[in-house]
Amino acid sequence: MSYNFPSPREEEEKRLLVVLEQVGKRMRKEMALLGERRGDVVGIRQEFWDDVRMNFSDSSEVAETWTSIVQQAEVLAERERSHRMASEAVEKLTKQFDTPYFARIDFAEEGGEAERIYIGRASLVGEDGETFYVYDWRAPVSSLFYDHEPGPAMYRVPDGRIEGELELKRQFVIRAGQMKHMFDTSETVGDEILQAVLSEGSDTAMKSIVATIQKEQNGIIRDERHKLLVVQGAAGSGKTSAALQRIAYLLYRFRETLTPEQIILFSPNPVFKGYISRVLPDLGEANMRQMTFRELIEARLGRRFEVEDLFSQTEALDASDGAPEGEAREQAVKYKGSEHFFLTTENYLKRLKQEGVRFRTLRFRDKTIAAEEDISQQFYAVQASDGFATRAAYVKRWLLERLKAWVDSQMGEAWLEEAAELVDQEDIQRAYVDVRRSGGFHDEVFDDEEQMSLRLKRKVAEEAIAPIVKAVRSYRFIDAVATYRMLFESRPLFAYCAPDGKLPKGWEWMNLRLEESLSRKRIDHEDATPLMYLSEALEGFRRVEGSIQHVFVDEAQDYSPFQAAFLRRRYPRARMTVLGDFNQAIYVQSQDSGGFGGWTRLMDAGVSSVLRLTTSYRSTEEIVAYTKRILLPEDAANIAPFHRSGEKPTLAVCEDGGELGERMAADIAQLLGRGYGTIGVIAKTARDSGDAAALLKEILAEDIPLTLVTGGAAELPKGVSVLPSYLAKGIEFDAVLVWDASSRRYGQEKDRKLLYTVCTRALHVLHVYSIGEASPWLPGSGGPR
Ligand SMILES: Nc1ncnc2c1ncn2[C@@H]1O[C@H](COP(=O)(O)OP(=O)(O)OP(=O)(O)O)[C@@H](O)[C@H]1O
Repeated sequence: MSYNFPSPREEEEKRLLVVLEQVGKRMRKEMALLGERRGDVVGIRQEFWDDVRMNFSDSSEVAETWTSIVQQAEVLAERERSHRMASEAVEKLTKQFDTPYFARIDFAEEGGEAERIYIGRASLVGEDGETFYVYDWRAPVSSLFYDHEPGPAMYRVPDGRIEGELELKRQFVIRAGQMKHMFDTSETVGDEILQAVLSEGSDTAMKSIVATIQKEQNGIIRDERHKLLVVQGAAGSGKTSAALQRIAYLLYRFRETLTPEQIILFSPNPVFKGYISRVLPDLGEANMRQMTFRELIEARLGRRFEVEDLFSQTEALDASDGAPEGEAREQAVKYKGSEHFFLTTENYLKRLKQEGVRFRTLRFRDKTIAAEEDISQQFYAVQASDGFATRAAYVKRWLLERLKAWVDSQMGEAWLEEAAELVDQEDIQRAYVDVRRSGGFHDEVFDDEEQMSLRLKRKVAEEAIAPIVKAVRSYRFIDAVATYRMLFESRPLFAYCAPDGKLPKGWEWMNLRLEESLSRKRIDHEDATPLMYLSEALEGFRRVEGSIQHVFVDEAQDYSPFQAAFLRRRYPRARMTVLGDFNQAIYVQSQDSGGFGGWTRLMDAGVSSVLRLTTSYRSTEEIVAYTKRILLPEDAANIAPFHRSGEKPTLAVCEDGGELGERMAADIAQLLGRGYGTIGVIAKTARDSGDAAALLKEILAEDIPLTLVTGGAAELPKGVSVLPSYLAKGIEFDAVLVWDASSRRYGQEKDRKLLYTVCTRALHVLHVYSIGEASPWLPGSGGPR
């Protein structure tokens, strides 16, 4: 007699059914709950007013009516909350029904039996509360899957490590509850699945990588030891992916104490912000806070000034390239982003503790309420050791008192009499109610003319100075701009503050430029961060959210050392994860920063760590080989492709713009025909991309979707996107078509990294075009290497 033992595949399929049944059971339960809650919510909403006792006949009835409304509203809110929770649970279970898990490991703890552990996006526990059908990918034990090949293995738990033997590693592709593939792997995370994932077309939004996280990436995701984690990773090596998975991990690991609002991620631009916004919700977590450095600057300085942004600065530098003015500006941009200038500003702040902070005189209709000198005197009357925060708060209180006293002092003034007469009926009514409430009238008779008039006048005066009160409340009496200006007005002062006692080259030019810009109510981008720093420091960083626990900075190579130091000061208690690639340092402000020095120099070596990611997962081997040749050999040394093959990049040298447009349009039509969903036409500047879009629209058939992506866009469209180089940062396309990579546009050494950044956005296809001679940095251009 012979037995037919089930094959491993049959066994797994059987087990899958068991798990799906569990998911189904849970689903039925949650659905019932959801239906009930939905019914409740609709019912309560419909009957809301029926159940509320409406009676306005006297004040006690009004109070009761009020109580009954509040009670009903509370019941409704409670039901809505549980409705929302049930609907979230159903959503999660729907995802689990589609792909309940993606891996299995068999792990035997030392001296014990092997246990089968299935790993998925979320855990699934049986009704008994003890059977773990699926473990969350973030559970400590799941880390075995990402970190080890079969053999001796260990994983960390909060209070130590567990060692044992990893006996099996199996991967599954399950879609719509069906087992599509299954195979055992010996590598840390099997190549086959990764190959398959990477060969897929890209989307307009980033995807999560839970099933194929690589060992190095896992190290970043789960690091808990370092206060500062710096990741230097090649283009497409998964820095952003790792950062987002790390956020999901931290939210899971510290779920009792950490909320998404306590995590902030600095993104390079609004397009990128939209691009990554789906990853966390897909993992069942709410999004962290996201902002661009630009938003920070705008919030602080945008009200009073027109602040140049980084992109405009880049385009201005590009336009004045080669001219003496352009050189001087470039020098200023580099200097004002440097560590030398940061230290100078810090020393200046120390000095400002003794003297020199400038204030804005508070005036109303040409009358002084508080003069700059008086404010200054108050400010410096508080002990220096109390710091700026205490001083600023003290002056704020003092000014608010002063404003109150000023209102009192105006009661007999003619302007107020006149203004009070112009007040409309409604306000008079309100003043009447006010006076009544506060018991101002005698015998409840509307006869106290004087009281009323005083009330009205007070109200008018208070309204008149309301903007000043608001400004005082938000510390706008401190004139950070004038204080900053002083630093460039006095040579001895600057030299005194500079760490080496020296003025930077071009200091006079900087002085004149600053004067000129401020007189036009403009702030150059290079002045924005120092100004913001000074401004926040003088307020004692008091309005900065102290609750932030984790700060993530993506595309960190683009931050000047000054900006890096500023962010550290701004979030002194937060842990930082800083990710970047110095081969993509495309902005003048950070080109001389020497890698990540701006981030690490401020830190104690014991609490910071620099990790490297070298394998590029985004692009095919051919594209990685090509783009590596754009860089200097020493910079390209640490970049390795993942073995995924595709077609060779091409270079088309065209006679003129017309020919370029025609050739590119033909290629676009062909690529769309081949099924590529996202195609990026990347030009150097906004103007170039505007021209490119206009020309391509003329040539391309009308039904081909083409979108010009501009600075304000937050969504990347499907189809063909035309965009300037700096907006392509961090994102990717199935095919990239580089608009005019000629020696005219990318001829200088500083353009090398920009060209590299642009070309590394491609997953499968890269076509480069130039009008006339191609950029010397391109392989095959015949130019210097
Ligand atoms: N472990 C992985 N499994 C599957 N896909 C991955 C993995 N790591 C990275 N990728 C894919 O590689 C591409 C590049 O990843 P990501 O954008 O995170 O890289 P990056 O280092 O931030 O790139 P860049 O510096 O060029 O912006 C993405 O499509 C991402 O999904």
